[in-house]
Amino acid sequence: MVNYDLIIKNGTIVTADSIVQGDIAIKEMKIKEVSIGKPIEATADKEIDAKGLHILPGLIDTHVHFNEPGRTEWEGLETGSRSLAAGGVTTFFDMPLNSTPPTINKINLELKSTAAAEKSIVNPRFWGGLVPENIDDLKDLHENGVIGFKAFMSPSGIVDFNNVDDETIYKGMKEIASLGSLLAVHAESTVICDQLAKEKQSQGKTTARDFVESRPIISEIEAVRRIISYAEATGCKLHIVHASSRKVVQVINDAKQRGLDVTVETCPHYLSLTVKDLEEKGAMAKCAPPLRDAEEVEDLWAAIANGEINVIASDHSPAPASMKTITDNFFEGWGGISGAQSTLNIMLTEGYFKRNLPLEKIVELTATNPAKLFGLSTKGKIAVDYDADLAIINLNESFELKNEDLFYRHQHSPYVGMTFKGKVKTTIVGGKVVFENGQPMKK
Ligand SMILES: NC(=O)N[C@H]1NC(=O)NC1=O
Ligand SMILES: [Zn+2]
Ligand SMILES: [Zn+2]
Repeated sequence: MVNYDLIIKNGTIVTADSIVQGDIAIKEMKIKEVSIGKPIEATADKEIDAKGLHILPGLIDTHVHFNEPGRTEWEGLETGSRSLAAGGVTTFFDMPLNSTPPTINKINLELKSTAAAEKSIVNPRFWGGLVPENIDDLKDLHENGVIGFKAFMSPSGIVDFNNVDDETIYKGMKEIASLGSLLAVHAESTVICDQLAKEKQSQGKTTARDFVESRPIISEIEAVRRIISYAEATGCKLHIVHASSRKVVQVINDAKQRGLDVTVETCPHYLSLTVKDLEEKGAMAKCAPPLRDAEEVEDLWAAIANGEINVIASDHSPAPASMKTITDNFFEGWGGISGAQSTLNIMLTEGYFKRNLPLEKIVELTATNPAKLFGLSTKGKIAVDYDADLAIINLNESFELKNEDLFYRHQHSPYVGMTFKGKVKTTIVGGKVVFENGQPMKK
């Protein structure tokens, strides 16, 4: 009889379309058996009793900035991946910017993938960048396995990662379409944001609210409409990252309805924090697009319930505390939220418990859809022959998030002090336990 590497017994297995009681058997990094209603009798090197616990496909965070190589004083693949493991995340897609060099050619991609192979305790994948200087590198990047390409329509805040002009968008999207890849876009209007920021600051208006008003929802809408036009002109598959409002989602929905291949992400911070939090927490909660008002938060949850959002990702964009200190000018200081460890906590507490969002839907948005959209054909599901990437959680356990619970390089987050219901107990990557008893493994 077969001897498994691991059997997880008596758990409540959650997938995008069902919740059932059962056992899961794992061998050679894969799920080999899922038995509903009847225990798996085989032997195994290790057993986990998941009685009273829920087992989810490990989350796939399609949007993190881990800043390695080159800016590891902000984060890094070791600390970043350990914090993901603590949050039930088993795969991440690292963005091409905030590392130095940025992932805009094959050599730079190799630097990053070598570092990840050495340091990450969860599965790494990489976005390539689209910048005005690298149209000729896109093919190489694609052939070397990038998930897709990422461009900024407004300044990225990073000097070696330029935002795209319309000509680059057009040429880049044509090339990406011909490669059969896709473009992910940070969509804010440079003109609108720059003009408003200048106006505000020249009038001495530099509060958190002024910052938010300088990056209005219409700026996202304008950029999204424009990039959709280019998608229509070039046939390029498009993914809009971090939509902060349902009004933005609506524009994408209209394009979907016209038959365009376009998808949309939103992030936990747009689902749990507001401008009021930004005023209270200061730069810790600063990001772009900025946090919105409470009605926008509720509208986004409605959009999720209505199937209008494809993916939830963290946009973990960390920085040292020194870059997050509050000055009297809110326009200064790093825009980016440290949040990758808390995605599931927010979806459970704010979604499942507070707004009756089904667990199946959370799995769909954080694992099944990301796997489907980005071609990870063996991930995002708990089924035979799928990769054994799992998160085991206790829905009955509550905790208040403390700085010392975070495994980031810099132990801060706007979510510190929040009380979450639902706690990650064990995270498994390729059949191997990478987080248990409150500790991620060391590589
Ligand atoms: N460069 C970078 O990480 N920017 C991110 N930060 C943020 O708040 N929005 C972003 O796009
Ligand atoms: Zn962005
Ligand atoms: Zn980002």
